[in-house]
Amino acid sequence: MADPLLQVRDLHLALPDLNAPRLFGPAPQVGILHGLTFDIPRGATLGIVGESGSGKSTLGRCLVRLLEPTGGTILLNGDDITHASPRDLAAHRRDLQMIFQDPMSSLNPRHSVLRLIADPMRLHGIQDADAKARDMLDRVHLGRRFADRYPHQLSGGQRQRVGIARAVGLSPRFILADEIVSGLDVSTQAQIIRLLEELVADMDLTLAFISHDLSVIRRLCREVIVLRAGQIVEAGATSKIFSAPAHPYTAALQSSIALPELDEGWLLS
Ligand SMILES: Nc1ncnc2c1ncn2[C@@H]1O[C@H](COP(=O)(O)OP(=O)(O)OP(=O)(O)O)[C@@H](O)[C@H]1O
Repeated sequence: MADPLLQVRDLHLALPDLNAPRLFGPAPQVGILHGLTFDIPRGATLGIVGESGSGKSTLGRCLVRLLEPTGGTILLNGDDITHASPRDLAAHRRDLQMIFQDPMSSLNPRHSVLRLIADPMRLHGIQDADAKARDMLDRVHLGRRFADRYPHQLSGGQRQRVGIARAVGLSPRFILADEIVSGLDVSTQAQIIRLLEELVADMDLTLAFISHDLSVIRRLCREVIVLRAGQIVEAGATSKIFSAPAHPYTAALQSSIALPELDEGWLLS
């Protein structure tokens, strides 16, 4: 059994039901996640797939503890973070990073690229943040000449590289990547995927990768969980699950998304 970095047991989440008619008192709760159990081994990239509304992003937000589960447990490196208070979570914040789908909305438009990468490092007490941020610009293949640019001067792919540099620059234990290539054209997607593969191999990253794009999941993730209506309907080796899905939902998911296979010819440098 691989050494788990994250252990998720019987995870439940309910949120106030904003659609429910409400006359008096607190809004009734609606269940979103229903008893999820899985591990993310150290150094692995776990794929999370499922149709829109199946709970992928909500699960991701629980994993990085932006949401507090209503039941079950999440262990990070053996520490129970399920109900950790904001104060206790501060000790784990550096270890639980996110890369967002739309880096434009997560990058302060008034900050230079160097500052965008160096500020989180300074916040977490990392010494020589500017020098390390310049190193990260090289690692994500932007190069140091991008240090003084601003987000609006970058392409979507370049902005996503900045988002990756911000997260990876903190050397976190775990990174959640939520639909991070969805807004990009096909060749830029391929470049970002290749970059992630490189960083995962070189820096021993542990990732959860949420995507509706099964070809991307097949490329990046050895293991996958398939969500439907907040439950895991299938989990295991990506190759096995997509070549012989045991659940009709997985088969339907696969056939409803007709995407080209990722192969070397498709990848542009
Ligand atoms: N704050 C909230 N209050 C009530 N319901 C919510 C809230 N956030 C999410 N939901 C509901 O939870 C379900 C799961 O949403 P979630 O965004 O996690 O799905 P998803 O699989 O990531 O979808 P998509 O692929 O479209 O992003 C949806 O039915 C959504 O409407």
